[in-house]
Amino acid sequence: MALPQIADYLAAAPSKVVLVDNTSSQDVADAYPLFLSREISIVTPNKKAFSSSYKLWQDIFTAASASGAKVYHESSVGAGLPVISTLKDLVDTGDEVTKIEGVFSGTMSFLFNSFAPIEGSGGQWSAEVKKAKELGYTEPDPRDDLNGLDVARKLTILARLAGLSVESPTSFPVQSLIPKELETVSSGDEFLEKLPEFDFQMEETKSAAEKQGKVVRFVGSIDMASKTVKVGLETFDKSHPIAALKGSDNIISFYTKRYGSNPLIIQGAGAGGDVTAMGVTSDLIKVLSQIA
Ligand SMILES: NC(=O)C1=CN([C@@H]2O[C@H](COP(=O)(O)OP(=O)(O)OC[C@H]3O[C@@H](n4cnc5c(N)ncnc54)[C@H](OP(=O)(O)O)[C@@H]3O)[C@@H](O)[C@H]2O)C=CC1
Ligand SMILES: N[C@@H](CC=O)C(=O)O
Repeated sequence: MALPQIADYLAAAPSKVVLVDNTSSQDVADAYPLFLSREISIVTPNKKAFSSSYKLWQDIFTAASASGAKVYHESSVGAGLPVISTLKDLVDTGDEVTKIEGVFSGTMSFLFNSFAPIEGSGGQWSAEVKKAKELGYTEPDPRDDLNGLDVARKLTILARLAGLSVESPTSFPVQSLIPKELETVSSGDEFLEKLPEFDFQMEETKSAAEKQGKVVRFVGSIDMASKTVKVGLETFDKSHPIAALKGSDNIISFYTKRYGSNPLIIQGAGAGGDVTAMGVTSDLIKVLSQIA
């Protein structure tokens, strides 16, 4: 069924309806203003609606406030972690966010924690990428994680909620870990097949950090004063909390006027089926209690 037909079908339901979008589809995301204008509420972990053009962001929230339909997307950042609700609570209660920084990808966290651990030698880069996909941490196409765009999308969402009108996830510097030679391969499967040939590139990055007694990690930050958003690799002392993360853990620090120099920190699994399902289900329960 085409999306406008789905909107017609749901709008004709005898009571209020919630659309749960568990895809990563841009087409479905682009139809949110249509669904919302038809009084269909939305619950989703799909980042694309909230991190594509700023116009789509505005259209979504304009349509929701006009119709009264609800839009909840907690698991679009940090899976089941209470990242979006916390940021909204900070802003709604009059706090001023000055900086947000940390590890925002379960996949990247898992990859670097297992490929470049603080103790021991770590696994082979391409084998860890395959494992991350098998564990359900990656996007449907793992290149969407490795090119930095997944983290860039999350930072776009958080920056917008904190008050920065970021135009798109490609309007600030984003470091890609896709080898140049594989930028044009046609499918995610072909990419995974060819990736072992380029493991030496990540090995070089890891060795360069090791020579300084450090480890490399994939991080992001939003600086509200300078309106700067950036995503990429940085090196950390082995004693740094970011270096010591385990599994697919995210760590997200909110620096605000109210919290002063000790940030409010959220940490825990940032990807995986169970925690993402929890984030989606808890949003659904909230929406159902509001529209009943
Ligand atoms: N995995 C995780 O840890 C997290 C995921 N998310 C988000 O959750 C969403 C889903 O991720 P994940 O479950 O891992 O991905 P999967 O690839 O496992 O699932 C996506 C599903 O969406 C279906 N789908 C895609 N496009 C359409 C469409 N146009 N209409 C109907 N169905 C469609 C796919 O069907 P088919 O295979 O037939 O194409 C597939 O069943 C993504 O937006 C992701 O960013 C958010 C937080 C954490
Ligand atoms: N691919 C994403 C899934 C959650 O958003 C990640 O690894 O963090």
